[in-house]
Amino acid sequence: MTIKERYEAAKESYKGIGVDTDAAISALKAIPISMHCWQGDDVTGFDGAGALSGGIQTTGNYPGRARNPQELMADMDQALNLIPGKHRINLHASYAIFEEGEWADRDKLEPKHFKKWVEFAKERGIGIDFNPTLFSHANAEHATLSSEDPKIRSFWIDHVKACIRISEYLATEQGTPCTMNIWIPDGFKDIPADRTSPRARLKDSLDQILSMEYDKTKVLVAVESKVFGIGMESCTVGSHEFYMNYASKNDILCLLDSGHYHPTEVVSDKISSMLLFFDKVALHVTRPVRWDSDHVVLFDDETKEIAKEIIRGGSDRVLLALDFFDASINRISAWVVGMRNMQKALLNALLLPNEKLAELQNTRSFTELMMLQEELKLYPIGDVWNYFCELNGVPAKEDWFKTVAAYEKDVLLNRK
Ligand SMILES: C[C@H](O)[C@H](O)[C@@H](O)C(=O)CO
Ligand SMILES: [Mn+2]
Repeated sequence: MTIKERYEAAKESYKGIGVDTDAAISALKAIPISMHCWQGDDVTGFDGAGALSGGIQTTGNYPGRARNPQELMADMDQALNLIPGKHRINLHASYAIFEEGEWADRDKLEPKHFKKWVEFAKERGIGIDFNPTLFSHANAEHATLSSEDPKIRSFWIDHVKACIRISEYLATEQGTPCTMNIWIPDGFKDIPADRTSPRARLKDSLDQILSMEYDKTKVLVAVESKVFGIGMESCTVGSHEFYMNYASKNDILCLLDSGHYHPTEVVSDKISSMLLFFDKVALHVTRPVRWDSDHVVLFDDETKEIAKEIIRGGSDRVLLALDFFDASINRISAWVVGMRNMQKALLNALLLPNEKLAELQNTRSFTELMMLQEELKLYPIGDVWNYFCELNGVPAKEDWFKTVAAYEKDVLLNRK
């Protein structure tokens, strides 16, 4: 049977439970995912301001890491060409591209330093999201926006303000809003004596940053919480409580990273609550293993649950991005597996009879609800996914891998 024939058979199965597969694949095509550039080069960046720091870590040393903008863009192209639909790319400020002989420190970055990225995105009809980089820099050795040193704090406040101007430029150039996500590594390795003062300084820094004039329809500022980092095991200044309160009181976005909570906490259970109080919520979908280890997103239960909450809450209210950096495997394969798995999870949610399931819950018909949710797991989503890939001109099943393997042999392994 062809992929189309198998799809037609699957369509009949889903029709039997009131699910329109044509509508599902149309809805999926309309959901952009922001693909993080930093998987391509192990979060190295181009500005040479410092080795990876901030309590995050890549593990592995797989050959072929991108070493410059040309290689990173080529690798991102390879991945994007194997992912169905139109997506976005997510940049960090440390990926500024300078002209020959030019260089600017983080507090002096300008829109022109991202002109080449705008050209790259425009040629592909994709949008760009942005992140200030408050790590991998001498001024981030101890703390950044919560620093007790006013000079350090001022440097990073200026950096984030520069990033708001860059984000506004990106949004203007691309014609879609740019999500600008602030994550800071500030925290304490051991039990702090004063949790309040650093948090009060962080609040003041953010107040200063947000006091600047900028177009709030173009730049969607988000703040990303975390519960610990390597070397910051006892306390992170930007905790979930801090940012959820700050974002709510200052009309900005809260970003939930699925690796940033206690091991038994799940982001899937937070999304509905956030959407009851915020217009939108931003996500970094990753896969924590034992700690915030940023493993490649798999088609696993929590990713499926996150996707269900995105679809049930309204995908237009969720700014969806991925965040992982696995240096132990081919980095293009990591992007493709992670992005396609996020799409599969979204498709899984779109192919559920969600209204029927909710009705069973609301009538406390939990026996039937359990039965149905379990039986649905074996409905032919794969046949719908493969047809979605074919419709969007990318290889179905595992057929994409031979392209990545050839690129690795012809290009990546020659990067000595
Ligand atoms: C590179 C990103 O800014 C980083 O991964 C951040 O989003 C994070 O999740 C840190 O743990
Ligand atoms: Mn993150």
